[in-house]
Amino acid sequence: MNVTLKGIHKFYGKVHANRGITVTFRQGTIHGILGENGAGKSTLMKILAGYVPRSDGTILIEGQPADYSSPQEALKHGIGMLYQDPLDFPALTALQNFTIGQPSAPFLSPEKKFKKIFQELAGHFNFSIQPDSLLENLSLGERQQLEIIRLVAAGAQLIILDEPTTGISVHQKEALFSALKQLASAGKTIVLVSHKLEDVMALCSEVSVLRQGECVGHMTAPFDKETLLKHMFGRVPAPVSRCIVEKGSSLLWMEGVSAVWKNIRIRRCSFRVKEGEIVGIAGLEGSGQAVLLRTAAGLIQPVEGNIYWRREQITGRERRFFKNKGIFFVPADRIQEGLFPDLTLQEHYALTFFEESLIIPHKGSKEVASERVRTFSIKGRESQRVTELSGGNQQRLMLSLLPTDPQLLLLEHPTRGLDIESASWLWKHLQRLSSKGAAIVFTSGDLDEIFSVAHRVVVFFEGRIVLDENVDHVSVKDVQKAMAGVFRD
Ligand SMILES: Nc1ncnc2c1ncn2[C@@H]1O[C@H](COP(=O)(O)OP(=O)(O)OP(=O)(O)O)[C@@H](O)[C@H]1O
Repeated sequence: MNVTLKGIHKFYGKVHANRGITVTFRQGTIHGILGENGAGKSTLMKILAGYVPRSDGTILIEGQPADYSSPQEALKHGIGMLYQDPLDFPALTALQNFTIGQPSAPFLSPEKKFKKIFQELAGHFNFSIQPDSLLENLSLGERQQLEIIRLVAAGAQLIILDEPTTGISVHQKEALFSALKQLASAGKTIVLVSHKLEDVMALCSEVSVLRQGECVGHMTAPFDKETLLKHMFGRVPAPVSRCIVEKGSSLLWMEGVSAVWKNIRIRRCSFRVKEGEIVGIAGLEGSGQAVLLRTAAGLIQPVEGNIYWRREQITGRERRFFKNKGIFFVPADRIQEGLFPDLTLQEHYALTFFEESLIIPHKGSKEVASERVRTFSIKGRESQRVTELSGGNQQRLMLSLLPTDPQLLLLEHPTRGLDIESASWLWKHLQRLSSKGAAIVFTSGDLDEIFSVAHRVVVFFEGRIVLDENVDHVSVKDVQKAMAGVFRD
């Protein structure tokens, strides 16, 4: 299906998010949309998907104007979208979510029929999802897989993916890429919004770059990374490099810890982090990284083993105790776990930095809010609700809620959704905290990120720590092997 967006404008109140954008998506191609945080990419895609109305402009399908005003109607026109945070129903099973919105399929209609289609499609794309799993137990990557097969089964001819590779495992990314290539060669049109130039360069045959709501360039493959960066930012952002920090004394020590969260178990894990250290955690999604971070944050209790903080035994203490020690956690899933979607930025700062009470303590929060919004370059006003921020700016908000003097930061995919320049800004910020003695432990699906900023790399495989080394003593290949369960002597 060939689709053209012509002269698209979008105003959110005074914000002019799309300023007359024209772009054509051709049948059988994968078309990349690039741009810095807040450039207007998601807005344009949501307009195409019928999720938000445009203020002006035309959508042409095979040259004919198409009018639709909801995602359901867009899907009837063959256009489906997979969102950064999939819009699914956590309390239902994967199969129940799959059946929702299928043509001629009332909810919970002949289960067998849909189970068969589900299994065939999942098998066709080599996806790991199971129909009877509860959605709330699925990883982000698995929820994406579910959404892709749901859209394909519902007859989508053009599929939009907004930042699909952040927060998913290397293995899931490979499965996703192969599925997208299969879909394009079967004649579907794929539109990929991404901050990862490597992904765009590996997959796309055409690219359009947005900046401040305008389309500033169209390019065709082969792409040159520097030219893409210059189009996105006006210059090539400087890469981050590892900082050298004098390692201090031991902060957190987990000794033989076993714990379970969302059906994922860690078994007898021993892990130590010192003042000023930056530790990157790698592993296939669901291998235990998420459990380790939440256990270290006091959000879940170990079923065996002990946790020490500066030699004090703190096993079994409640989260507040960990918080008072200066231990903070940032989850990957900002909407479900990290933020309150319907609260404003100012309300988030009020809840974070002021006296805990039954009502939101507004007093004084306005000053904190404007200072944080400025420092973290959040594109948004203090009075805006979280849902009104772009994905990258939601990520900045979550990070701006951390205190200025933490002792230990536990971060799940901290650069998720950030553009290259913002990611490098964030790492410089975290490195400043580490130079003041804070320890940073983070998960990442991007081994290049781990190798460029971490001092140590820890690898999880099936709930166990199978590698824990100084990054200078291992190669990317060693880490990849460990992630796949191939251990060194
Ligand atoms: N529902 C909304 N209400 C008000 N303003 C909004 C809303 N959604 C987006 N915006 C604003 O529109 C602008 C463009 O946002 P958009 O989400 O399209 O950017 P983006 O390029 O997708 O960014 P990112 O890379 O961070 O996801 C931003 O200034 C954002 O704050």
